[in-house]
Amino acid sequence: MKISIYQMEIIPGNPMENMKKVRAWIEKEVKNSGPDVIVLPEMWTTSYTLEDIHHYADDNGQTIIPFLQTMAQTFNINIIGGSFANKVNGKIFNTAVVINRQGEAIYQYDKVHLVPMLNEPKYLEGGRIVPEVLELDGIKMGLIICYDLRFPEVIRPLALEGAEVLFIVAEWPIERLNHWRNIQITRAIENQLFVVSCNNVGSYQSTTFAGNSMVVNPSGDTLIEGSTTVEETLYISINIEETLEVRQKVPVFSSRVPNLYKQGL
Ligand SMILES: NC(=O)CCC(=O)C(=O)O
Repeated sequence: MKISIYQMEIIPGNPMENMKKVRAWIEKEVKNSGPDVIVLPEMWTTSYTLEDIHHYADDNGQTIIPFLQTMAQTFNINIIGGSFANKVNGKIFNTAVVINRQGEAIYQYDKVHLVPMLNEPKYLEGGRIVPEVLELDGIKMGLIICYDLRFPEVIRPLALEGAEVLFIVAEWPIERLNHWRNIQITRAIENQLFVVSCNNVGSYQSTTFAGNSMVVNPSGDTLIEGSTTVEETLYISINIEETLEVRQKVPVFSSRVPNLYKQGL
């Protein structure tokens, strides 16, 4: 699976300009690398302009989703479409979307865990359905949004249901860069899957974002990592079969004793 990650510098509060940037990046990346999957960051249309988010949010994804569908169909690519501020019945969700090569929006997820450190609970509504397994080109995968990374409770079930890749779309601040890097490696090792993350760079108000988008293999080796400050593209081809090899060598899943584990905690 060939993956291109857009470690983007998002223009705060300017969905139209960000869409132009993304279109130009996709066109270039398709020509340069011909990826199977492209990945965009969290809230890539607006960044964290939460005080004015009612103004910038997309109504029911009516602009962003068709835009990504057109990109997917035109360029024959799968799109992990980052997330965007999505207004539904007057409430704003942080919504991630996945589009397949045929241009079908096959998955949508509203961020469940809202980030107190970024004031999300004040401005956004949390989703009520945890991430579910999705499939692109016959490969099972999961998709979470940024802060969700801290909650192994929602990631383990994805691995148990067959996910071999975990995508993370993020706007993770630099002050917790060590958490960002180390938790990704931990999730890859404990769930024996590839972790593929797309973070942004740049700043909004007093928050500077960390970059350091990563691809980690199921053994916990970092295969590629972005810089901390520069907008850039990370391109990599991963061999999904490595997941099976690691799972056979260290058979964590068959060593589990679920009947002893506390449920609902
Ligand atoms: N955008 C986010 O979800 C940031 C998460 C974060 O700052 C953290 O977990 O720390």
